[in-house]
Amino acid sequence: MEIKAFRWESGKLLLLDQRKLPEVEEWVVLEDHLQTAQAIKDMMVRGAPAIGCVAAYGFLMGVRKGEDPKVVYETLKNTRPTAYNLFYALNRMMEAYQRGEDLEATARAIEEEDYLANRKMAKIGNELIPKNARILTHCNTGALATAGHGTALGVIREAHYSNKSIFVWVDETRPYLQGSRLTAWELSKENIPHKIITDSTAGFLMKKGFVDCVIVGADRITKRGDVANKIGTYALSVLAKVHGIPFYVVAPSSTIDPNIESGEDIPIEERFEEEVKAFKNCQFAPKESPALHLAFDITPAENITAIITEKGIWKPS
Ligand SMILES: CSC[C@@H](O)[C@@H](O)C(=O)COP(=O)(O)O
Repeated sequence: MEIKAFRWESGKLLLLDQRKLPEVEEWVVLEDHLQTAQAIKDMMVRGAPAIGCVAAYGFLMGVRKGEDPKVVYETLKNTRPTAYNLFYALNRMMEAYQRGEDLEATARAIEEEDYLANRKMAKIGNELIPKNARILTHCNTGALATAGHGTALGVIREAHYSNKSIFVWVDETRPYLQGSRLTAWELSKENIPHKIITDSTAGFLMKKGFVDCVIVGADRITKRGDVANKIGTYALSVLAKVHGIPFYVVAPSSTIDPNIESGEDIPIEERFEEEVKAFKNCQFAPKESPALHLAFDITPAENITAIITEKGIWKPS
């Protein structure tokens, strides 16, 4: 069965609690916009397109409860600042409300469009993947991060199921471990050959000739093609450039911010320093040492070989 991060059922939103993966598969029921906003903040659900879809259903539940749509909109908007899909989805819901349109149909359409975009990007992106490719990916861009199938991981799935004998290097993705916890979980479920590496292993593997391409997702893309994505993506793009390895970004057009030209203007989320020093009650750094946790970085368009959206292949560089 296809992996899903969330399900809309009988007027409630069911979320797979991604904080507990891979050990425990636990579904949580959300009944209003406040619970939805908290779930996004706490990263019970994460990944730009999934955040957008879930926020749309959160907006629907809030308005159905009779809350002021402006308050519902603001509450959901002030959860995570970088992923553009959140604002894309909320703006669509607000416009639908103002036009008196069916909010449930709009939220369902946002989910369905994201799923179909992933399916389309997978086919387009697969054309760029050679047989026997050893693909390096960062963070989690799979079914868990979207309405289903995935962006960068969707391309990887497509290449695998078209019998290209691909192999995936999975960056563990410090500090929140979306790579080792979530991407490896998705790949294991479908028996897609992979190995987890520490983020700092990537450069040496490239130097040794063990990486044929890098594929990542995006949280926000500017008009000139600068890309915000999980911290560590910029370093990978520089390494790929130095080693002459193609660097691909896969994201739906709902990740493109039409108001921003340069990556310098993308707000970068700074998360709790505790997330750098500890994981699941295991403290591995001195409590008194300060830490910096930037959740995202910016990869300039110049470092990107191609951006794949559902509309086609864009070469910003
Ligand atoms: C299809 S998901 C693309 C991005 O959202 C993904 O690469 C990423 O950076 C997710 O960050 P997260 O902090 O886990 O929400």
